Amino acid sequence: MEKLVSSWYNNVQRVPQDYIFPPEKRPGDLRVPVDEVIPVIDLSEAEQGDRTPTIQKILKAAQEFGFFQVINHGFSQNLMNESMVVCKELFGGSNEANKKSNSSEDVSKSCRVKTCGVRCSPDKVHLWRDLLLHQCHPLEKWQHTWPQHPTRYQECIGAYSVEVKKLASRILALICEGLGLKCGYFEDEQLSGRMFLSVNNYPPCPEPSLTLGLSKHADSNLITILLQDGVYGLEVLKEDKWIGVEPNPHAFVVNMGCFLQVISNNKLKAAEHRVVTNPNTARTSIAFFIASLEDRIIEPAKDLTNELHPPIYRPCKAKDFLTQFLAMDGDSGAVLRSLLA
Ligand SMILES: O=C(O)CCC(=O)C(=O)O
Ligand SMILES: [Fe+2]
Repeated sequence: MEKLVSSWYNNVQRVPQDYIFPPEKRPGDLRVPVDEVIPVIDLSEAEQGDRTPTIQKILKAAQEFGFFQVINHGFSQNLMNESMVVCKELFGGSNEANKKSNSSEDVSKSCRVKTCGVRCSPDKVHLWRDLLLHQCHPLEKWQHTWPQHPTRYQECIGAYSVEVKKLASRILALICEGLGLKCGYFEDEQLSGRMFLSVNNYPPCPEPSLTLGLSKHADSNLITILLQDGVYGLEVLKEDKWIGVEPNPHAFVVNMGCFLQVISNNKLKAAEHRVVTNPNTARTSIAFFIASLEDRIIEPAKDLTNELHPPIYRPCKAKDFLTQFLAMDGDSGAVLRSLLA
């Protein structure tokens, strides 16, 4: 088992060789890109009456950027703060006992805090990240398998999972309406019934220009709802330029996955993104992924295709998509191209 970055980063002044990306993949100059801003959408406006303006903003952002942030979403700020604190504690924080127990061989393999070995990165370079990844739906099936340290983890993240699932459904309902799909299209258990959560920890890095917390990728699911702490790191690729996602611990970042790009017949975009590191502060993020059951066929929605707008992609089972995705080292663009009709 590889040692967690959070357990040794403090002892090094240089990034170890196997964490250094090839020059063309390195973040290099780390000034925060400010050319464009990822749209921030106030969800309370849709609750107060006409949903149309909010839907239009969501669709536009999902088309142009594949990303947006939502504020005034109704999610309890206390629960957001508490979840972030609990997740930071997972990686030790000040508590070495937590860190050791969560990464020890005693913890069920599916719920162990681990680091990202070379297999996590298409470039065969290690990532400057530790993470915990687990399923969360149905809650009763998984909650007891989650880490027992910190002791509040299961309860707090259980509540978080329930609330973030509701938020995801609300956002998917707005997208559904915006695309002109029949009401409840995304509520199908086969299509959106696989949910998992990953807690990412990016420790401070002595040479952020050489390495990455997460290399360029698009998510291979339907939609992702991400909570970040106040530390910069997430960047989105748009027309060959990286755009920084402003850290806002009161907002959720929403991004479209490849399945939504296929279903929407390219109306919405699964944008590539990456995470850069910084020398001073650890960054934590909590990503909630809505994905499809393995046997669900993913294809352009029938209501969005006709003679004038033929399906751009061939139907493909969710599990075959994922197999391809892994075989192509997470190159979502290549997988999508291989599915062109
Ligand atoms: O940590 C982040 O901000 C992004 C995480 C991410 O992109 C992912 O887990 O797929
Ligand atoms: Fe991602």
